[in-house]
Amino acid sequence: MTSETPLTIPTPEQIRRAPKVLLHDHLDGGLRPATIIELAREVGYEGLPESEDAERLDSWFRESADSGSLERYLETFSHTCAVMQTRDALVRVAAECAEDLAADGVVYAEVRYAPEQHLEAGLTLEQVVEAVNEGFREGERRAREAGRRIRVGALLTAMRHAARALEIAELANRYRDLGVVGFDIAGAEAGHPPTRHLDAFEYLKRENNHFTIHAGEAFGLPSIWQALQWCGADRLGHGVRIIDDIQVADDGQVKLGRLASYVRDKRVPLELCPSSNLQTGAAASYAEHPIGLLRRLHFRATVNTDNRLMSGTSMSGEFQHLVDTFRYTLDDMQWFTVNAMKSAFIPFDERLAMINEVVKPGYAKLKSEWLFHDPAPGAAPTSGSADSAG
Ligand SMILES: O=c1[nH]cnc2c1ncn2[C@@H]1O[C@H](CO)[C@@H](O)[C@H]1O
Ligand SMILES: [Zn+2]
Repeated sequence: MTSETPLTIPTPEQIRRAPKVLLHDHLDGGLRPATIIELAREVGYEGLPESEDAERLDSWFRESADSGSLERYLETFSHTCAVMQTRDALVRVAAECAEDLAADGVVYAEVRYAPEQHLEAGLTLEQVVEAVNEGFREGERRAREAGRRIRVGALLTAMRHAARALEIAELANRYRDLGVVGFDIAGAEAGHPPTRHLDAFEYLKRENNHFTIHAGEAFGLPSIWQALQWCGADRLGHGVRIIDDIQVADDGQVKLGRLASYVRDKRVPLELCPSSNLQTGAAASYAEHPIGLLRRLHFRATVNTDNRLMSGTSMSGEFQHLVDTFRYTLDDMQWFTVNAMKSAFIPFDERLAMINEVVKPGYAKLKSEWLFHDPAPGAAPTSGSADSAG
């Protein structure tokens, strides 16, 4: 019997330690439930559906978001935004976000939020951005003290049903190189085409700035087509419905339509968020989630959390589901992670250094661990026993 390099199906602990890159995470979708309760008390917000028990509040968010509709999913954000109206609250939430991501093994994250949703207590747009930036820096510092490394950049989101996109785009441009790395639009997709905000996208293009657009989540190909060909998005937030332009015949032959070909040929990054899609009804199960096919077809697919609170997830959680469903290996995880890092909005030299100095060495270390494993006498092999056809 010859011994072969095992195909390393990562253990939960390895998934957590693996360096991960996150491009699509909402600040107001990732609060710690206990923090929501404390902040609600501090600011006198009485609208929480559960104001005593953090665990029950946590379940409430997950269950309410698990509605099968994007519109109902989005209603849960009124509670998180309600407690994110003061400078101190924003600093705290942002710091805890960076801390939580670092503890989960995320080394680089772009976290988005809509400044226009944090003005109810009188903050200006600038004060909102500065508070969140301060929080991210504080969280990075706490992570460093705990022996972890993370870099967090902000994406400023404009709400697609509102009419402030140009103003928010200008804000993103003003805080460029000061913690803000790009722009986004979010909110209910049906009935709110991205072309309504063309002035904002054209402005950002003239400024050589970057943006992503939530598209192809609740609404299909026309939304993706507009986001790319009318608005010029650098990345697609979700983009999962690109699957509607891919035909798989019974014999396994795959045919890409024009739009799907464009997305793959131009290496358009897809910010896929599997658990979120299950909740809003964009996919029926992990096994049926298009990420499996998109990965096989070598689209520029990335793995993301979207809203850690509403989906009860984390980057490790998302990867765990994919590992369980598709038997992904550490090589697959590395592929998704390198894809994400290539697609980040920070400068090319920094992305390259992150890939070569942080991501690849991290995976190389994990992939070599089996060599030094000291199995208990007589113990059966655990991980790494997948056959090579997987
Ligand atoms: O998956 C999503 N699709 C569309 N909009 C979203 C999604 N998740 C969150 N938001 C919206 O983005 C705002 C800023 O962070 C949130 O308040 C929420 O309304
Ligand atoms: Zn989102």
